[in-house]
Amino acid sequence: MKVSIRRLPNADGLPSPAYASDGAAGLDLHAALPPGQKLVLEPGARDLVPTGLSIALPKGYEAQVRPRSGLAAEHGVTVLNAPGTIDSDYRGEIKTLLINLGAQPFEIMRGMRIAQLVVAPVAHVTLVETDDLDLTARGAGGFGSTGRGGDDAP
Ligand SMILES: O=c1ccn([C@H]2C[C@H](O)[C@@H](COP(=O)(O)OP(=O)(O)OP(=O)(O)O)O2)c(=O)[nH]1
Ligand SMILES: [Mg+2]
Repeated sequence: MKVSIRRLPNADGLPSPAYASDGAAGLDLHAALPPGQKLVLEPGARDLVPTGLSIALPKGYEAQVRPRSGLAAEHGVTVLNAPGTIDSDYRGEIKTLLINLGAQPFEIMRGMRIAQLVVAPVAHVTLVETDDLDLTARGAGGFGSTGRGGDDAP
């Protein structure tokens, strides 16, 4: 499927978002910080990091801004609102809201791969109000109800 993206001036010279392997689910997104500028995320701090890209998703699709597991595992850096939602009618710059949950300051340099973008189909539904939802074996059980009384208790 072809999807139009627009490269903004702050993405000049940066690699295009790309799948890092044949089967990768996400397109890696690069930090489009101003040249020569780095961003230091102190422990506990969050910041919006530009990607220099706008996208025109077809109706019926969304894009999710997801963390990179390497950054999370090695540095505690993740996407605060994961998965970030890019609406199909959004034409502004895609930004990534990063938070440093690690113990050390984390430096973000221009061009660094900071997150990944997963394009996925999304259902748009028509809600129909009723007092009569169909019955199921689970019923209202949730939040661990299937583990109680047994098998995965600590
Ligand atoms: O990680 C993100 C999340 C959102 N957005 C952009 C695209 C999205 O279409 C728009 C709105 O996002 P969302 O619906 O999550 O935010 P909101 O707080 O509900 O704002 P709005 O009232 O603009 O919908 O912001 C990003 O660039 N990055
Ligand atoms: Mg919204």
